[in-house]
Amino acid sequence: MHDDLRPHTLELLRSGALAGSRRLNLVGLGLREFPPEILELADTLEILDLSGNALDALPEELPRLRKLRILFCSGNRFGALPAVLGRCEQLEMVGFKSNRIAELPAEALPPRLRWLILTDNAIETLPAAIGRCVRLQKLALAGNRLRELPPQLADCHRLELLRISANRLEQLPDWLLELPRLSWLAFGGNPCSEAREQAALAQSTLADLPWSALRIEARLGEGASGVIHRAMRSDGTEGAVAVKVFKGAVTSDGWPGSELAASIHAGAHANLIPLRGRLSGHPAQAQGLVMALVGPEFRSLAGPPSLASCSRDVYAEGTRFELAALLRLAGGIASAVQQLHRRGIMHGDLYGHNILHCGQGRALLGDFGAASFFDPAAAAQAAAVQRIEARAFGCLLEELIERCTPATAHEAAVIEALAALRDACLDERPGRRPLFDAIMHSLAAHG
Ligand SMILES: Nc1ncnc2c1ncn2[C@@H]1O[C@H](COP(=O)(O)OP(=O)(O)OP(=O)(O)O)[C@@H](O)[C@H]1O
Repeated sequence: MHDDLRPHTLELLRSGALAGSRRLNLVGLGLREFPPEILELADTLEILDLSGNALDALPEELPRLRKLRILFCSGNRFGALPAVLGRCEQLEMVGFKSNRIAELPAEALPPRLRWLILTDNAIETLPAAIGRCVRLQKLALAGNRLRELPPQLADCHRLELLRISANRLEQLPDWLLELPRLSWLAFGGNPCSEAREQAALAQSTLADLPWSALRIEARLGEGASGVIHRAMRSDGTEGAVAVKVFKGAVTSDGWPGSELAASIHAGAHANLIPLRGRLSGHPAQAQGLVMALVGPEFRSLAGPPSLASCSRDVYAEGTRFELAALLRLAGGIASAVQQLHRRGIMHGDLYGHNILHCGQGRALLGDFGAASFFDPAAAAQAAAVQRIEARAFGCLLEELIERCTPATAHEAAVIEALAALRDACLDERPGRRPLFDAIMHSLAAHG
């Protein structure tokens, strides 16, 4: 019921037929003003989606929606985050992606805020009051104009996911890398990482593959950053391949250019999807990548987080793993991340939903949309960045272990050792977490 995305209409709302609703979706209706009838749902409404309208203000009476937990206003015309949000006692999730927000008043931050999405706006500074949002777990700020982050953000001890890619940051503050629960960080497309992205593209030895040398067949899927097609190479050198054509616009994870650079610089690895070439000569000058086609025997390890799970993936009911498959999967993914880190790339989105697997432990780590370049020679910062990703690996290991039942006493002992590795990766003192060399070593001892 909570993730029910069925659109509603104004007529339906006005008819009274929606009385008692917990979720209301008035999306893409061209609304210029907040329909006052929404306030009649004061006693029941928990989720309100007003995305894709032409709103620039919310009424002062909004707190009358006393149960409101989740509000989406993406793709509207707001120039400021409305101050009235700060008076909505139960509001936990606020999404204002792709507006014109330049102003973020301190009063606008709701007391119970857990998840704030302000991707693709015009924000130059965050208020110091963000530090009072002690429940904050996810903060999406990609595609803004931030030059620095307020040091008070260090007080957000529960922050787990932060997107600050495609901004104007010259450096990452040390305190950011010390946040006790930070696990998924994206900072590509900033002055502090852009030179490395450019260098990775310039040094690439990946062959250009012209669009004209591909015969596009079926559409395979679509992610936030691009559309994937199945294609045949007209030179007949290979069977079918997969072509990702980037859309070009900023996503919640950052610029597609950062994804392209990281995908290329990642290099070949048994647990990464092999690249065949970089697309050239696209009729609309779009950027793209040609990859090996992943077979239908591979499926996603998990679904992405839901509104309720917030920062954690959602696994299909009844998902179980054999210990041998678990070890192979975890070892393969850790090995891929180890290679990325050696090349100065943080994946930034190390999640089950970005892993394809075959059920027997063969796994591929995908989606470089949130990947960021760091300087492996700047030892202290490089280690701190890698330890953030170690926490993401700890979350993954936790999810795998929870779904594995030992068949023998030996297996129980192995799972106990894996649980100790999980705890080390999840340590809230980041300096105590293992780097991926140590994680690999630990996993290899049981493989
Ligand atoms: N190499 C491939 N072979 C076969 N299918 C693929 C390949 N790469 C991607 N796909 C298909 O295309 C879909 C979109 O992939 P893509 O990597 O763009 O996005 P995503 O990671 O699923 O989403 P997002 O970037 O929004 O998190 C995938 O879910 C998958 O079904």
